[in-house]
Amino acid sequence: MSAEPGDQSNQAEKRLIVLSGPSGVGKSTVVAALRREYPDVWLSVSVTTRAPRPGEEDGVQYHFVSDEEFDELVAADQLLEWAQFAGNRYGTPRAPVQARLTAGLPVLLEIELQGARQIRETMPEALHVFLAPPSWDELVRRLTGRGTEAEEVIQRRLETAKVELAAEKEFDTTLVNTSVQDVCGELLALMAAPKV
Ligand SMILES: Nc1ncnc2c1ncn2[C@@H]1O[C@H](COP(=O)(O)OP(=O)(O)OP(=O)(O)O)[C@@H](O)[C@H]1O
Ligand SMILES: Nc1nc2c(ncn2[C@@H]2O[C@H](COP(=O)(O)O)[C@@H](O)[C@H]2O)c(=O)[nH]1
Repeated sequence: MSAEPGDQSNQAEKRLIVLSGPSGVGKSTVVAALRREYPDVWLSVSVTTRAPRPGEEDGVQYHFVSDEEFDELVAADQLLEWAQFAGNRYGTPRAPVQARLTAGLPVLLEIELQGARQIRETMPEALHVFLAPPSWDELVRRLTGRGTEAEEVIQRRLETAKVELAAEKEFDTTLVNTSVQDVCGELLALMAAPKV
């Protein structure tokens, strides 16, 4: 079915940007830097069963929910996508994303690989951006240096990182996070440009 003049549904889908990449590569850092400079960039706030890290606030970095609450969101079909990652569950609340897209406003999702794959299936017009580390050793340094996970969790995330790095070719484009400032500029340019 082709879109009618004035129908923004097709255009709106093109405004959906999915940012993915291995744990510790710098996704949150890049998005935070981008939003400091451009506060209008809207990032979906995910739900998670993970415990908050020191300094994280409910409703800001995540909506922190119990396993039972997460089950209820899944059962009620309120998540656009969701996945199990390193022992916790994460999902994108459907309603706020759909409201933004229907209004023709851009949406940024920062999610892991399984969720990105679900979005590719359900919303094929989304632009998928892979954030890659400059090297494996630098990824390990960043994830370890962040100091937020126990050694066992770091190892689990690094095992998953190998799978995620192997999936880079599934993405529309790759940005290498050597400099946060450079990647912000590149991401901003991608967000402004229609997908071709
Ligand atoms: N370009 C960069 N150069 C050096 N350090 C960086 C760079 N980008 C991010 N970092 C650092 O790497 C660490 C991991 O960054 P961040 O938490 O943003 O990763 P992430 O991809 O969001 O991880 P996760 O998927 O686990 O949430 C942080 O300590 C951050 O300060
Ligand atoms: N599939 C989804 N993945 C998500 C979502 N929100 C965040 N994430 C990703 O989970 C991992 C771990 O995050 P952390 O905050 O515990 O380090 C990371 O790759 C995030 O991008 C989501 O809604 N769906």
